Amino acid sequence: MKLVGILNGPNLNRLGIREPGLYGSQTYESLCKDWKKTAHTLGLELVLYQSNHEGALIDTIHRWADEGVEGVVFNPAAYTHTSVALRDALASTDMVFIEVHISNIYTRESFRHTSYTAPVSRGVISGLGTAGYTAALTYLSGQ
Ligand SMILES: O=C(O)[C@]1(O)C=C(c2cccc(Sc3ccccc3)c2)[C@@H](O)[C@H](O)C1
Repeated sequence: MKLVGILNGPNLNRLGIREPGLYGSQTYESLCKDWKKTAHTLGLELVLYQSNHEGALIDTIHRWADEGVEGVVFNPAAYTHTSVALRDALASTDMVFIEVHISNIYTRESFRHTSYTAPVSRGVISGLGTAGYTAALTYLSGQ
């Protein structure tokens, strides 16, 4: 069975608590339950991780690559726009990354229009809400 991961960056553990207009009203815990169900339906084995710390996200990318994870649905959140270190971590593995943003980063503040991680990702889904995660899982199940 193909092993895939869903990796979420800073503040995403607080989903559903504030700014439902931007990030939806579902909590991170509820999303994790839905992602597990979707993965099972797609015939995927799923690992999940969320951290507010850049180094912990990098360590997880390294660990998942060593553990045989083949594809990662990755929402780097604010680190999207700042982190060369995360970009280098993605490029250092053979895993396929699908970058997901709940909001449309290109209709927001200009500083959110740049992604350091998109150039080393297979593709980017932005602005489809949390349905973007489901679309990314579906893509990976067909790879
Ligand atoms: O749209 C996204 O998913 C995004 O990756 C997510 C972000 C983000 C930013 C702050 C908080 C959260 S999650 C959240 C939302 C509401 C209340 C608490 C936390 C996500 C942004 O930093 C990014 O620019 C865009």
